[in-house]
Amino acid sequence: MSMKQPLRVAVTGAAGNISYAMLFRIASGEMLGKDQPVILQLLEITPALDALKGVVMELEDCAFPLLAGIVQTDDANVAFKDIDYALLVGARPRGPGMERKDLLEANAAIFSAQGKALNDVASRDVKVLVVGNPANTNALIAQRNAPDLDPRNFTAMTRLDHNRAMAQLAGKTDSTVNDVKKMIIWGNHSSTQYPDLTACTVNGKPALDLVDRTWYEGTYIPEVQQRGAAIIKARGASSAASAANAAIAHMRTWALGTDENDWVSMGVYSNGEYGIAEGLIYSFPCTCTNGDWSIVDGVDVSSDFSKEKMAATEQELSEERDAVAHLLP
Ligand SMILES: NC(=O)c1ccc[n+]([C@@H]2O[C@H](COP(=O)([O-])OP(=O)(O)OC[C@H]3O[C@@H](n4cnc5c(N)ncnc54)[C@H](O)[C@@H]3O)[C@@H](O)[C@H]2O)c1
Ligand SMILES: O=C(O)C[C@H](O)C(=O)O
Repeated sequence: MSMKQPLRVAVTGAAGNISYAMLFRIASGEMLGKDQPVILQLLEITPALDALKGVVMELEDCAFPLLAGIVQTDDANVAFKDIDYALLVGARPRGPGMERKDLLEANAAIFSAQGKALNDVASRDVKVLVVGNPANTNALIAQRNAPDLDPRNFTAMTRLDHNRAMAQLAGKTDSTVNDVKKMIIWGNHSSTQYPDLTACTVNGKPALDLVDRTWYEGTYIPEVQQRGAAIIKARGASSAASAANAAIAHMRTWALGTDENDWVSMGVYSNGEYGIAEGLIYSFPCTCTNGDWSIVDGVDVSSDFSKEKMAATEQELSEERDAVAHLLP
């Protein structure tokens, strides 16, 4: 038996699709390690508590050795009490023909209430990942409603975009994702995101020497930007298993560190790095050590192409921020 103290992991929207693909993997140790017990603190809206009960019954029936307890509630102050990790998934998904920012009106209020609850009852070191869309701006709302917590504790998920970008590049170059290093997603988890291959290598060779510029600009970037919409069109529902996988990977990397000579993309609080407006939650290349992230310094963003793409996604994030100004104390 492990001697480690259990860590408390809150998951919101715990009866939803992403959570169904995520909770069992967290409970089996895939997120925080095979020697780390966890207590799951699950939040749902009142009408979904019955469905949540079913999920909890299934979690019990797995008899996971690392699952040290389960809380199920419709009260954020109960769900977030003393938590070390928060995966904020609970929010409406978009349907066909919508942009993620069209969800702002429906979802923004959720994150101001949850930011306040995190501020009041979570561990002061809580690591928060916002998955619910529009993820960057929802993370901003939660962060601004939690004035007693370090803004660095709040992150938004662009790891799914990062993984998509790696897989598409590996396919094009007849390699595997293991050969692809130093991918970057800049900016918003939206169709303005900038999947940037400038620093990226495949088997140690510069990615941009291996692919045609026309394919990069005209096919690759738009396909990565539109992958979420393509999945909604094909599946009739937004990505769930791949989103759950990315959320687990984001938290695992944050907690346990990045691989040597590589980095990941994370939506994090900007302190003005790369000229991005301070206070936005913007996706940057990040390394993680000892449970802390830092933005990679010195990536070449000097081309007009990069400058234009990074500014466009920053502009969209500023507009989203301004649209929810009433929720930003
Ligand atoms: N960042 C990303 O890469 C990414 C990827 C995929 C999906 N998403 C987003 O994740 C969100 C969830 O997707 P899903 O497919 O699981 O949706 P879903 O509708 O299957 O599940 C959402 C769940 O959240 C619950 N919920 C709603 N309001 C809540 C609240 N205030 N507190 C707690 N729970 C609440 C609902 O009852 C529901 O069970 C959507 O906003 C979707 O767009 C983000
Ligand atoms: O595209 C969506 O709305 C869901 C999610 O954000 C995704 O990228 O798959």
